[in-house]
Formats: sequence, structure tokens, C-alpha cells
Amino acid sequence: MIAERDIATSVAPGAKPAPSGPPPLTVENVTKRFGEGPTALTAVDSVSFTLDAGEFVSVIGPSGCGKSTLFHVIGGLSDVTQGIVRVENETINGPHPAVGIVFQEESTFPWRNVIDNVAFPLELRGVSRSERHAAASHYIDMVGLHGFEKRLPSELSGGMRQRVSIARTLAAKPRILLMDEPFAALDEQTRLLLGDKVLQIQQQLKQTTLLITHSITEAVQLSDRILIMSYRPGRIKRIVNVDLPRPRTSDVVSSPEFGAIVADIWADLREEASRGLQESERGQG
Ligand SMILES: Nc1ncnc2c1ncn2[C@@H]1O[C@H](COP(=O)(O)OP(=O)(O)OP(=O)(O)O)[C@@H](O)[C@H]1O
Repeated sequence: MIAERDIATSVAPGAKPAPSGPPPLTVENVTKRFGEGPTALTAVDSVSFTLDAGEFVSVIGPSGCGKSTLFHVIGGLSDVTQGIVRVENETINGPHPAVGIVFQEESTFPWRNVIDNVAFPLELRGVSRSERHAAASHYIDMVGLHGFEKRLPSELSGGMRQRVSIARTLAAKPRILLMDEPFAALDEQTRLLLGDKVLQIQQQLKQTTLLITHSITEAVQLSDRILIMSYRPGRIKRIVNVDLPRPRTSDVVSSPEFGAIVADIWADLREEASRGLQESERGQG
């Protein structure tokens, strides 16, 4: 069940075009259980939402609330127990070619240089070397790695390697970009600056994106909407519309409006995270 209590509803008139056609992503009453019988664990419970074209939505929740489970289900990497995930009008039953995935873990190929990493999905499609290198260069520029085309991943920082992963996923021109805590391993300053990059890309491509994160600042900095999940079973507790003007940069974090949204989300998350902590202290986590 979705409990929707939007905190900021005043979307500027004409800010977003009215959606036409089916939403790029529909998650309908999705439940995911692990195991059977009395020891079965419901990780995700009756989750429903849609993603509109060009929208940036984040899913946020305390550790163990089922964010990664939801990510795996939407990415077609894991089956649902109940419910349906639709990409446009198509029910998925495995990875869908329209969904581009960026993982939390490093996923660059260490033996390929930057341009060949980014060009990889085009190579799989049989695109000629010159064409795929031209396309890859475009996305390398977009993520701010111009000049690093010939470097190996081992010659880059962690943040740069994640940018290579993002460029590689974008090079496949996904209709939906799905990211699971892509900046989790990075320090706070790098996260904020990479957030700027993601905002620029969003601005440029109007890329429909679903981000899984446990960082409130990241979610508020980047998103149009934030889905707050409850601690076990993972349900959508509340949906927050982030009515901060776009284009945005990381400067937005110092505005009072930003602070108010963060504080509001934290009030919910603190409750859920405390519940998680208490359960793990009782040995149920
Ligand atoms: N393959 C699995 N088998 C059994 N239980 C699982 C499996 N994967 C996840 N779980 C359980 O499902 C619950 C949700 O896990 P999940 O990893 O989706 O949470 P999360 O919100 O992504 O957590 P974190 O932020 O710590 O990564 C947890 O209790 C976890 O132990």
C-alpha cells in the first residue's frame, strides 16, 4: 500500500511536459520473499510506483529495508514473488535491454582502457570501431573524462572509474537508467561533485533515472521525487516531491529549502533506522 503525503506539491506550471504513452517503468504490487515457511523473510512488500519519462526518482531507506532487492527485481536480475514490473508496456522476466544498470561495485574491465570500456556495449552490437569510438568519446566528455581515453582503470581514482561505468551504461542509450548506490564507496566531497555531473547529464539527456541510495543529501540534490522505504518489510512509507528549481548544482545543499526537505526526510528515516537497529540488537537483523 502506498501512503502518499507529499511535502511540496507546487510544481511550476509547464515545468514538465505531460507524459504521453505508457510510463517508462511501472512497478505494480511487487513483493519479494526469501525462503519458505516460518523462516521466510519478506524483503519487499507490495511496492507500487511509476517512473515518468525524464524523471529522476530516488529510493531511500535504512540498511536492510530492501533497496537492493528492489533494484535486483527491477533490473530483472531476480524474480518477483508477486507483482509485476513493466518497462513501457512489456512485463519483464529478466534483464530488459531498455534498462541500463550501474552497480555499486566497481564494474570497469581492468584490461580495457577508458574508451574501450565505454565502447563495449556498442562493440557487442557490432558497431564499427570508428563509430563506437566516436560515440564513446561523446559520453566520456559528458562525464568529464576528456583526455583520459587511453588510461586503464587502475590509473584512475574510484570516482573516475564510476564515471567510466556511467558513461558505458549511457553509451547503450538505455531508456531507463538504474543505479544502485553508485557513489557509496566515495568520500563526501567526491559524491557531491559527482552529483553535479549526474545533474548535468540529466539536464542534457533528460534521462529517466531510478537511483537507490541511503544518502539523504544525494537523494534531495538529484531527485524530482523520493520514495522513502520503511524498515522490514520494505514498503513505500512516503513519497516526497522535491520542488527545488532546476538546473541544480551542488550549491543547492546550502539553501534553507534543501535543509528543510532533508530534515523532513530524516524524521521518517530516523524512525525506520532506529527500528532496524533495535531489531539487529535483539538479534533479528
Ligand atoms: N538472497 C537473499 N537471501 C535471503 N535474504 C536476503 C537475500 N538478499 C537480501 N536478503 C535480506 O532481505 C533484506 C533486505 O536486504 P537488501 O539488501 O535488499 O536491503 P538494503 O536496503 O539494500 O540494505 P543495505 O542498505 O544495507 O544494502 C535483508 O534482511 C537481507 O538480509
